[in-house]
Amino acid sequence: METFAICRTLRYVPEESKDKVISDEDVLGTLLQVFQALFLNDLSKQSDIWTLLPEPVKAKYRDLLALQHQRVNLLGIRHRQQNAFKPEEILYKTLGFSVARATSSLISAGRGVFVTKGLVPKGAVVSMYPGTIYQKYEPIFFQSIGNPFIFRCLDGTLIDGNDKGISKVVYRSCSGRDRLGPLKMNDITWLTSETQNPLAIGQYVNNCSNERAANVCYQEFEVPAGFPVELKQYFPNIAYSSEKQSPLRCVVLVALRDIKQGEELFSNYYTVVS
Ligand SMILES: C[S@@+](CC[C@H](N)C(=O)[O-])C[C@H]1O[C@@H](n2cnc3c(N)ncnc32)[C@H](O)[C@@H]1O
Repeated sequence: METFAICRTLRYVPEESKDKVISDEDVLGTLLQVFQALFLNDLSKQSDIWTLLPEPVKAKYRDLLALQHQRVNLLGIRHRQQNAFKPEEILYKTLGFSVARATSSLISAGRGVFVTKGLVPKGAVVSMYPGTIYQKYEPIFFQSIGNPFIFRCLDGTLIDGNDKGISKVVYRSCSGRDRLGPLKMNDITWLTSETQNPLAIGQYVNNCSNERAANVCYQEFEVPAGFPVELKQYFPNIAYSSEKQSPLRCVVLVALRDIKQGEELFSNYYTVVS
């Protein structure tokens, strides 16, 4: 029997892993790149948000579109929308790889996450860990029963990445609470099969073993104030409580080496032996 099977499957980052593999600026840069590309691809469905954006922000997106398509006006945006790409295609066009869930290469491990196209270079953000964020003093008892999708951060903050049952209900309810008119502050589509943020599948990455070394690691990231409001709709995380106004916590998975097309991602759960 593998070690993790007789332990609790809670993950945490040990003290010695406090050093980040890549800088926060690099994480932010990648998320902005991917979210902007998703936003532009999705623009015809974003008209409510588009009208709220200040002119300089609209101009920035027009410039980005012009770079992509040599088109500078909204007519061009609408025209392009008829041929909108799937989110995983946008990921490939933006970062040079795509990832998806499929039956794990390990026997009896359920599903895992694979590189489906392209090459993930060492140091790339390859996934995000979706879910509800709980401060360590917040109630998670019922959600945690038999739940293998709970991630523990360095400071004890927990992320419940389960897309079923009570965890799903809690996430949806928090998401509705934080919506500001047409502005969604997070993404709920990771709870469905039609995920709009193709990175938001990191909770399905399986644990490494002696035979299958880890090729990705977890890295915490706090969303800085000033993150573009129109792009927050792609964050697959939400705080359980709206009382404490702290930055949104995210966890991304970073490639520890180049990962080729067809390879499965493996992380190290750093299982806590109870
Ligand atoms: C966070 S989930 C990962 C996604 C899971 N494979 C699924 O399809 O739902 C963690 C669970 O995946 C399975 N798992 C993860 N790593 C494994 C491994 N190396 N060997 C066997 N099962 C594994 C265990 O059942 C574990 O409780």
